[in-house]
Order: sequence, then C-alpha cells, then structure tokens
Amino acid sequence: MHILMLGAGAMGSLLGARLSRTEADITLFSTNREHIQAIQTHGLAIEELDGSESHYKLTACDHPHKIQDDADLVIVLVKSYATQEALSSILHRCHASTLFLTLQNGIGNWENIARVVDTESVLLGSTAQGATFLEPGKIRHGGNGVTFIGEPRGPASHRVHCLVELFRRAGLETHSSDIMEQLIWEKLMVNAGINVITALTGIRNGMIADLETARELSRATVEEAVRVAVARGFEMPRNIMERVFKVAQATAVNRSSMGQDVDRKKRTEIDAINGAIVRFGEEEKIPTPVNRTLTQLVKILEAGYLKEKEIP
Ligand SMILES: NC(=O)C1=CN([C@@H]2O[C@H](COP(=O)(O)OP(=O)(O)OC[C@H]3O[C@@H](n4cnc5c(N)ncnc54)[C@H](OP(=O)(O)O)[C@@H]3O)[C@@H](O)[C@H]2O)C=CC1
Ligand SMILES: CC(C)(CO)C(=O)C(=O)O
Repeated sequence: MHILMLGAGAMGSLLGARLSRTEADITLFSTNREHIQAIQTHGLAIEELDGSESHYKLTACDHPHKIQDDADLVIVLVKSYATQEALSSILHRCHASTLFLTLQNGIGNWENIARVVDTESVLLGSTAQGATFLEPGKIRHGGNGVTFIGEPRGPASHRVHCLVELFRRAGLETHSSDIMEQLIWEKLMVNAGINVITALTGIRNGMIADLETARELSRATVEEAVRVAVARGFEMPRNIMERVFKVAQATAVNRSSMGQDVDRKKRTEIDAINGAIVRFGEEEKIPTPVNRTLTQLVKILEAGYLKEKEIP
C-alpha cells in the first residue's frame, strides 16, 4: 500500500514516520521546500516525549510532479484552507480506488475534499496526537492522544477497520467510530478551548489546564461552543471541559497548531474552528461573544503579520 501524506508539516511528518514502521510505503509531500530538502538529505528527526531523538529515512517530495507512485491512500494534513488546492495538485497520482482520509481539525474538511474527489472515497478522522515543527527536517512529538477513523456517516466499514489496524501496527492508539461527525464536533470543542488562547498568548498547551485564568477563558469559550453544537444536533458529553483540560495536559509541551502558525507568521485555521462556531451561532441565533472576540483578535494578529510580510 502506498500512502501519500498530503501536507507533511508537523503532524503529517509525525504520522508518516510512524506509519513507515508498517509494511506501507510512505511518501511525504509538502510545498515547504526547506523541510523536504532537509528530510531528503538527513532524514526526519523527531524529538520524542522522553527527550530522545529518533531518525527516519523517508521518501519526501516538494512538488506534485516529483511524486513517483500512485497513492492508495491520501492522508490529508494540510491546513483546512489549503485542502482543495493541495488535493487538486496530486490528482494525477490517484486512481479509481484511492481513499482519502482527513485528520485535520475544524469543521468543513470532509466537505472540502468531497468537492474535489468522489464522496464515496472520503473517510473522516480526528487525532489528539500533538506535533510541533522545530526546524526544517525536525519536529517534536508533542503528546500522545487517541486517533479515531470512520465513515463520514454510518457504521465503520471493512476499509475503516483495515486502516485502524494499520495505524495500530504503527504504534498509534486508534479506534474505529460509527459516529465520526459527532467526534469531529467534540474535537472542535477541544481545539476551540485550547488553540485560540495559546495562539494569542504564546503559551504551550499545558498552561491551559494549569493556569486558573486560562481555564476560565477556555471554559467560557467551550460553553458557548457547546450551546451551538447542541443547536446543530450534536449533544456534547457532560465532561467535555475535563476532556479539553486532559488533552491540554497530554500535549502539555506542544504549541497548538494555531500557536505554531502565529509563531511562524502563517495563516491560521481560525475560520474552521472558533470562526465556525460564530458562523453557526449566527445561523442558530445563539450569541457567541467570547468566540467572536477571540476570532477577531486572531484575525487582527494574522492580518498584521501577513501584511508585514508583503512589505519589502
Ligand atoms: N500540530 C498538531 O499538534 C496537530 C495538528 N492537527 C491538524 O493537522 C493539520 C496539519 O497541522 P500541522 O501539521 O500542525 O500544520 P503544518 O503547517 O505544520 O503542516 C502543513 C504542511 O502542509 C504544507 N502545505 C501547504 N500548502 C500545501 C499544498 N498546496 N500542497 C502540499 N503541502 C502544502 C505546509 O507547507 P508550509 O510550511 O510551507 O506552509 C506544511 O508543511 C491541521 O488541520 C491541524 O489542525 C491535528 C492535531 C494536532
Ligand atoms: C490536540 C491538539 C490540541 C494538540 O496541540 C491539536 O489538535 C492542535 O494543536 O491543533
């Protein structure tokens, strides 16, 4: 089986490296040329949770036309806003039975993929693993968490169970799910309560759980998001706040993916996370002042540094 990691940044590199422990052939693909060239020259280095460093020799490409083999499985790990463009660029390396699995955060990823490829070929997943991009060719494993894979709707199929087994052989705690859309909304609560606050303040995930002020703000953000989720038909577990803090603790050394975007002055996924809660809140007539303010702050921060980048 040939697996193409579409968007081999922090998470795509981590999961690609772990999956390379199985019988699958892995290709990392990212448009980040420096990262890919470093992997081609020295391999991928991973700073592990215990502080040790592991090294992986992996096939890596920085241009879609350099990808050698057709993909049986494409794992989509570009940022949500880049999904359609990235997928369109690799279609020449897909065949009639290629499967597409999104493990991205936020709402709307499955729909974005299904705009480019056959709906039947798209699987939905979520992961609470954490990964930080340190420098070209080097990432940090920022925390362990469960990965779920399922059909977008309905019970887990044979193909889902095969992928779950593959992930497990790679050493990743993975389960199949019959309620993947529900789990995507539960993961949205986690990201809504962690990512935006870490992005605006520069803290690592662990402080969300450790600092009372951060816990309060996270709680206020998630409580609003839960009201919106319920209005959309997704009942949230009563212990959802505990789950948010548990993920923050399990990924304590990680900078959230949105935090890393701000650190690297890159566009964030705010529109697919807190921004989505605001949009759905408007549709459902549920006020979301906390999420709206946090979204506006990230958008101002983002616009500021993206504009600065344009100035020669
Ligand atoms: N990091 C984490 O701890 C976690 C992240 N996630 C989710 O995983 C997804 C990926 O996040 P993360 O790995 O942190 O993000 P990164 O930005 O580290 O990785 C995305 C990669 O995709 C590359 N890219 C951008 N456009 C294209 C394109 N058109 N074709 C191919 N590659 C492209 C980027 O290059 P460049 O650097 O040049 O932009 C980058 O290397 C997100 O949805 C995130 O929310 C989920 C759980 C945890
Ligand atoms: C699990 C967590 C919070 C890890 O940082 C994540 O999903 C992210 O950073 O986007």
